[in-house]
Amino acid sequence: MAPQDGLDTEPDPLFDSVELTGGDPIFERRELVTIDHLPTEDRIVGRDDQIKMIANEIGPAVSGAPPNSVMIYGKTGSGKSLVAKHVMKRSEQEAERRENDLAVAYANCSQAKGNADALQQLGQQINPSESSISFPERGISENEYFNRVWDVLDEFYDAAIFTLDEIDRLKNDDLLMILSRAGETGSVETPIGVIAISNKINYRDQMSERTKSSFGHNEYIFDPYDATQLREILDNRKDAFKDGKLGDAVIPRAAALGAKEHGDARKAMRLLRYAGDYAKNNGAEMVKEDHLLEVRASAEAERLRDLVSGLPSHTRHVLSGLAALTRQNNDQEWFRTTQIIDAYERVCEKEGTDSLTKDRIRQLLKELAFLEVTENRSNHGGKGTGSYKEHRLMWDAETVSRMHTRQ
Ligand SMILES: Nc1ncnc2c1ncn2[C@@H]1O[C@H](COP(=O)(O)OP(=O)(O)OP(=O)(O)O)[C@@H](O)[C@H]1O
Repeated sequence: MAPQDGLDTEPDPLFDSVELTGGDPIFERRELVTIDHLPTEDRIVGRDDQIKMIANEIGPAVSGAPPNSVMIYGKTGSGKSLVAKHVMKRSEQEAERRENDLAVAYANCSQAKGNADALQQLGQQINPSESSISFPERGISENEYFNRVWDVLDEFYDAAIFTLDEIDRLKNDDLLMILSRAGETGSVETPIGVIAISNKINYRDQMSERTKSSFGHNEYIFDPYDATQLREILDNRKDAFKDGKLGDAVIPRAAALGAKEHGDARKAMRLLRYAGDYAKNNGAEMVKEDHLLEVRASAEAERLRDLVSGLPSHTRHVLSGLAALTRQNNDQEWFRTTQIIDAYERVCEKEGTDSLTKDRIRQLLKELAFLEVTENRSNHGGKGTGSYKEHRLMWDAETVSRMHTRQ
């Protein structure tokens, strides 16, 4: 047969990493180390207390009673989304067991274009197939989305839990306020609990008094993980790899790298997956500690890309300008706003795009500082010099360049 004959000829090195069976030479279940994978309870490490606390707040919803809304703060990769999704999933199962109809939905506000878009996502998720109500992607007002969400809730559900992730990415807290106070205002009869998540503890300062009061004292702060916890998290996903394909030193090292500075489980997980991919793509027998060092820069760039995703594309140009300034001036870290605007305009010229106004760039710099990608300070100058603002990158300039060029 022709395909058999084909095996007698020289193998094409292009497909060296594909085994004859079509299987993966390194990974057994690669999905276990992907970021979006929702691990089962036995793989969740060190967040039992937080899971219990969130469940206590929103718990009444499983019996159709009014739940409390909660706010979760914590740095990126500290397990906030994981805990919220896990509690939602278990609430849904328990409500079903108690024969109550519980609506659960999740929206990541960093990927939503605004309040209406986030609402559309929530509406779409809870809308049962037998419903005559629709949630088109565009063409209806924010108000109309609210009305349709209320209609679906009142027609089909006993209670609802909505998770709004990265809530600080929305321009205002209207969505949070309306959803968390809907019962009080009489907009809807079905009780709603909101789990709001933010990377920014100072987001509280941006919330209106009314929103703050509907979250009462239900605020939880998730601390970053230490190296031991990260190691345990990764150890629990070891079976992502085939037997004997993961070197003993890889997990401890990935945990140590993840714990350094950030305590970020996402970063540690990404390092492990990238190292596996690197080993596979380079025909290595197994994943080794050295492979982590090869992929470290890409993992960092990816983390930064995550942080700035959802911000206007010119944010990248501003960052790129600041990175270029930092690289060109070896000893210098701080740059005045006017210097950054000049550098940004040079980037725009190179990219062949029109530059934004100076005021807009000042705004983008504020957003970057809010995300802790940059920091700023006011300088009061000397006699005869007015005060001015200076900014510095909190990330390595090389990482920023990598992100910008998508290497
Ligand atoms: N305690 C944990 N046990 C097991 N896996 C974890 C734990 N915490 C986080 N992870 C894993 O790390 C990754 C990042 O976690 P998660 O998305 O929950 O972080 P986050 O705090 O919501 O971050 P961000 O603010 O960036 O969204 C996920 O893949 C998650 O499965």
